[in-house]
Amino acid sequence: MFGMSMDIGVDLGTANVLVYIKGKGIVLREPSVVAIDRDSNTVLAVGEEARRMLGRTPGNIIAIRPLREGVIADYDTTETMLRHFISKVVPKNFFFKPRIMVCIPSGVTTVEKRAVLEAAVQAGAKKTYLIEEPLAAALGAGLDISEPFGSMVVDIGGGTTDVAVLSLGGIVVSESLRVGGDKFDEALVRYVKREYNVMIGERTAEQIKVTIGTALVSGRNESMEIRGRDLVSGLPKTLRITSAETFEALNESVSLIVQRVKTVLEITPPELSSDIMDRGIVMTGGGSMLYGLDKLIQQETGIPTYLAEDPLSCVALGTGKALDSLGSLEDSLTTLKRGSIA
Ligand SMILES: Nc1ncnc2c1ncn2[C@@H]1O[C@H](COP(=O)(O)OP(=O)(O)OP(=O)(O)O)[C@@H](O)[C@H]1O
Repeated sequence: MFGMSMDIGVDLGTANVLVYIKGKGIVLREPSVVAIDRDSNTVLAVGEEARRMLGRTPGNIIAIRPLREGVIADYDTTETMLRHFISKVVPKNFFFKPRIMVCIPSGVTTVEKRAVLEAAVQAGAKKTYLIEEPLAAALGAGLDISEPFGSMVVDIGGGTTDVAVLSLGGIVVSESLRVGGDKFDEALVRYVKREYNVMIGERTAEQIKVTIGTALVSGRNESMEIRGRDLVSGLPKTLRITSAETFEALNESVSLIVQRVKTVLEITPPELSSDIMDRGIVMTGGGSMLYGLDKLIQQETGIPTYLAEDPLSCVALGTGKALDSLGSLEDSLTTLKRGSIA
């Protein structure tokens, strides 16, 4: 058994947590939700089980998403969640402690970074590393970022969108905005409320987005039946919503993302933007799967735009690749070993 080691990559996302183990691939994929009993202050459920409780809890139970908005809104709960997931995949009394590479939403402060690193150490890591989201996303999408050649990645998660230009294993330009899949859902909730006086839940909004939602004014012509609560009568109500309506609802948030991509292109050094013209823009993250978003970005920038092969898994796969190439990436990572932060 000597020489045995374990390398683990964690995508600590605002919507989903994914865990990757070298040699095994992605071994865990669960929503970033924790259910807490407010009376006793104990954790009742984590992940999928907790997600089923979102919006359906009695007064004493709360189901929260600790990383919502791309910041660590609730540090203790984030730590609990991270520990829970890591302990699920690392065998008890594992003699050789794993090295853990964690990807955190961009915009996280130094204090929060330290908290995540410490939580990973407490969960049993020998050494922990933090990698920035665009870097992990690019690696996971299979981009060769080690060469002196520019690539652009647009990573749209639940809470944040990162637009970055990478070259020589590092981030040259990057911008992040607090718009992602969650904002799309919220926009749909607001739309239905405004147009129909009906209140729908977040999960219904997400279903609308995934099933019939569109970022393009034309091209998708579907509709679906949804249920909510009529704000006038207070009773449940069923109504039908169309793709065209989702376009109207989503347009504002979608435009913010397109605008940010343009801004980053404007501040990208010319040699690198010419590389991007050749290679195209790669999109990762679940939010990038919104129908037509790739096409819209292509239309608005004039640059070929592609969805990565498995947008939801890119960041997790990237953390694994980063562990394989620690040597060449060390400068771009934050590490923690025995309580030091670099
Ligand atoms: N087919 C789809 N169409 C549109 N949106 C989708 C689709 N599938 C998933 N999503 C959205 O993707 C988002 C989650 O993406 P992902 O798991 O990449 O985020 P995350 O990495 O947890 O978040 P962040 O990067 O902000 O930390 C959710 O808002 C979800 O609704």
